[in-house]
Amino acid sequence: MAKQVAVIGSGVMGHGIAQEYALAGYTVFLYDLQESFLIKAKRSVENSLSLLVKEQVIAEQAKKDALERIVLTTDLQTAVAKADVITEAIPEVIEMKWDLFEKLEQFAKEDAIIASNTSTFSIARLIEKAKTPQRIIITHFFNPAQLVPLVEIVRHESTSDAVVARIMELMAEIGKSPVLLKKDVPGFIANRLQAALMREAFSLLKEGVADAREIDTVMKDGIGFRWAFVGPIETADFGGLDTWKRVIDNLAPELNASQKAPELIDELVEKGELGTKTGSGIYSYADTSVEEKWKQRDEQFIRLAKMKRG
Ligand SMILES: NC(=O)c1ccc[n+]([C@@H]2O[C@H](COP(=O)([O-])OP(=O)(O)OC[C@H]3O[C@@H](n4cnc5c(N)ncnc54)[C@H](O)[C@@H]3O)[C@@H](O)[C@H]2O)c1
Repeated sequence: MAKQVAVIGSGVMGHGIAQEYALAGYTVFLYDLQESFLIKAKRSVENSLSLLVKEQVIAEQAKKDALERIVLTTDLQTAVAKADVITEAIPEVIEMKWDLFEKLEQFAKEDAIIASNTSTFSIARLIEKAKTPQRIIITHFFNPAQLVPLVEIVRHESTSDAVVARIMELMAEIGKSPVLLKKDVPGFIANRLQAALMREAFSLLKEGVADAREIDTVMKDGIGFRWAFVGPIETADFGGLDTWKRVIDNLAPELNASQKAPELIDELVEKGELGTKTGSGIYSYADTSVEEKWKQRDEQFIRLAKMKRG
C-alpha cells in the first residue's frame, strides 16, 4: 500500500486531507502556489492536531510525528514525483483542474492514482482531456476534512477496478468512511441531500414560520440528533412505511421546489455578508473571532466522532 502521497492545494480542504494522511503514517508532500499559503496551512494542521491532543484523541507524539511527515513544497514536480496517490484540492474551476491533470500525468509515476476533491464536477467532465483516465477518480472529502468521516468516491467506467479497490481500501485505512456511488450524478449524494434540506429551511425562514435560530434548533435537537446515528432511509423504516407514505403524500405538494438559491442568500452575497468569514451572514459573528467559532465547531465534531466510534 502507498506510503507517500501528495496533496495539491493547501486551502480549506487540502490541509485537512493532508492531516488525515499524515496521521495515518503517510509522508505527505503538500503543494501550493506560494510558500505563505503552505505555512498557514501547516499552522492550521498544527492547531487541529493540538485540539485532538487536548481532546485525548491522539497522543502528543502522534501530533509531532504527523507534523514531521508533512513536507511543504512550491515545486509540483517534487511534490508528485514519488507519490502513489495524488489528491487535488485546488479551486473549483474546470480549466484549472484540466491544466493540473495534464501536468500530473506528465510528472507523476505511471501507476500513481490521481484523486480529485471536486464538489460539483462529474468524473466524466474531469477526465475529458485526460490521457490516462483509468487512474483518475473522485474522493470527495467533507469540511472539515480531518474530522468528518465521510468520503464520497465517484468513478467513471474508464476508471480501473483496481484503482477503485485501492482507493476504497486506502480511505478505510486512514480512518474514513468511504461510500462508492453507482452513478456519476451532480452533487453526488451528500450535497444533494443537504441542498434539498437547505432549500426548505430558507423557505421556512422566508415565510416567517420561525427565526433562523429556531429552525437550526429543530435540526440540531431533532432531526440532526437522530441523523448522526440513523439515516433518512432507516428513519422511514423505524417510523413505519405506512406512516411515511401518508406524511410524504400530504407534505410533498407543500414543499418548496425552487430551482435556484434562496433570495436571502443572493441578497447577503450581494452585500458581501458571507457568514463566518466576513463576520456576518444570516447570523452575526461580531462577538467571536472566526477562529474561535471554528474551534468550537471542531471540538463538538471531535466529541461526536468519539461517541460514534465508542
Ligand atoms: N470548502 C469546502 O467546504 C469544500 C468541501 C468539499 C470539497 N471542496 C472542493 O475542494 C476543492 C478545494 O476547495 P477549498 O475550499 O479547499 O479551496 P481553497 O480556495 O480554500 O484552496 C485552494 C488552494 O489551492 C491553491 N491553488 C490555486 N490554484 C492552484 C493550482 N493551479 N495548483 C495548485 N494549487 C492551487 C490555492 O492557492 C489555495 O490554497 C474544490 O474543488 C472544492 O469544490 C470544498
